[in-house]
Amino acid sequence: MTLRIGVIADDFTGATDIAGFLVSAGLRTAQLNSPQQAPENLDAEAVVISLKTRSIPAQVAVEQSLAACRILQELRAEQIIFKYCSTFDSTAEGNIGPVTDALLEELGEEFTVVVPALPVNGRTVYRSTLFVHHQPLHESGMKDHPVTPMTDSDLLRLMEAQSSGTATSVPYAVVEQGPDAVREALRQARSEGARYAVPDTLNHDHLDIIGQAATGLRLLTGGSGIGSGLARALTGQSGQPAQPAQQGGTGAPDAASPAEDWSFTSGAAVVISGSASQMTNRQVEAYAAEAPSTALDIPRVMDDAAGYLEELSRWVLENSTAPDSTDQAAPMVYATAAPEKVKQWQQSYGAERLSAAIEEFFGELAARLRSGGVTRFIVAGGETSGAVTQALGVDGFEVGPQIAPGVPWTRSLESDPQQGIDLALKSGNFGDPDFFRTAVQMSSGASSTVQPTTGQQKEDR
Ligand SMILES: Nc1ncnc2c1ncn2[C@@H]1O[C@H](COP(=O)(O)OP(=O)(O)O)[C@@H](O)[C@H]1O
Ligand SMILES: O=C(O)[C@@H](O)C(=O)COP(=O)(O)O
Repeated sequence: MTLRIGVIADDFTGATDIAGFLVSAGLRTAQLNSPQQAPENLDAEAVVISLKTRSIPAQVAVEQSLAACRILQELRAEQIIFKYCSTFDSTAEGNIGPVTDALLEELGEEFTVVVPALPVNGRTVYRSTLFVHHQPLHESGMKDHPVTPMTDSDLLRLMEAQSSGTATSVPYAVVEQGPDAVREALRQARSEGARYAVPDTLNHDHLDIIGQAATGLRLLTGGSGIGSGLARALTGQSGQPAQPAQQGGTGAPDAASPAEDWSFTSGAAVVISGSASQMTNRQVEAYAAEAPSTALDIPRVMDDAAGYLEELSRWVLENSTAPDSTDQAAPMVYATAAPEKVKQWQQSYGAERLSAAIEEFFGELAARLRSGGVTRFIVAGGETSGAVTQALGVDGFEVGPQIAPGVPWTRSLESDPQQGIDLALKSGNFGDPDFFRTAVQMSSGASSTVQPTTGQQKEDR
């Protein structure tokens, strides 16, 4: 088997995000949730390996990314994408730069592109500056991120600060000229000694152009947008209008079947929100007004986790949506809080320790709920989603219909399909304010009356 695209994703929401776009571009796509040996009968054109390497020490992120890269090489992946966040989420030391450098070396390459843009969700690049809707990255909600606050918007500076090479821009005017001009700009940048090219990307057409220009690169880096651009170039869709994101499709390893045939498990549902982004704050507020909800008691997470887990899992199970019920909302547990509140808690407990404790708590809560009969998990936050998915022991996903651009429903890959669970892993950034209600209703059989979110997201993070 030869894979057309192999993806190494640095978090779990990012992995389902790009997997959804690869499926939409027409590639049979499988998602594996660790650098594990791929199943023998894997029949896919693209494989996405989800890691949780965004904010761990750089050296560990490098090792895990290389392990994933070697598996993709064994699968004879023709091109590899290192998928990171459309808001370039990274610590001061990395990990985007160190992982990119290590992958270049592993693949015997000296040059790549840096394309975080995802215009459908308001992430654009102009003059190498990354924008979140109308704001430069460092003025957006990302300045307050609990783990990877972003205080600079200049991608050349960001990339050079955490890597070993020089970065150069491919300006808007060149991208507008089309794939040949971009290909020539990449060739020139490389011959002048640049290691990373940062093309301006203002819209979906630019992603198609960059994707076409990059079909000869062994390694690409960026967000799900460049995954879409490359996949569309490979499947001949470039230049055509994009499929509505919610059409999705499945990414089953054996076959692609239309998203309309997607069916959900009939167990109870829960919403777990560990993102503290502006958009997730709005989504939590909206959903709390209509569903049983409880804010995480942080001191109890830190000082009485076992007793609190027992209590909270009982509360969720008592409030869970009855099988096939469409009139009761799934209960929500959330750590989501305003930036000032998050800072206060971080001062009390230490930021890293607190993040890790909340993630671990949510992971254990999810595992208990699974034992109690919950089969549909709607999770907000990339790190949170990683913790929950790992605690649930899910090895891989099929990718289903999109709830919002970049957020598909997924189903765990199980040898016994009766054991499967449904997961919606939402990036803190994504979705509109009604996201949780839409996700719950889609999965509880009310999808005929509820339209998934479409088109451009209007709000900031
Ligand atoms: N109230 C809070 N106080 C401190 N940290 C929090 C709080 N709520 C969430 N967090 C932590 O913030 C981090 C959010 O990251 P993540 O789950 O990746 O969300 P996003 O997708 O918005 O980046 C997690 O580590 C989470 O545990
Ligand atoms: O590219 C994106 O914006 C997302 O796919 C992503 O990486 C999500 O990260 P979180 O915001 O941490 O969920």
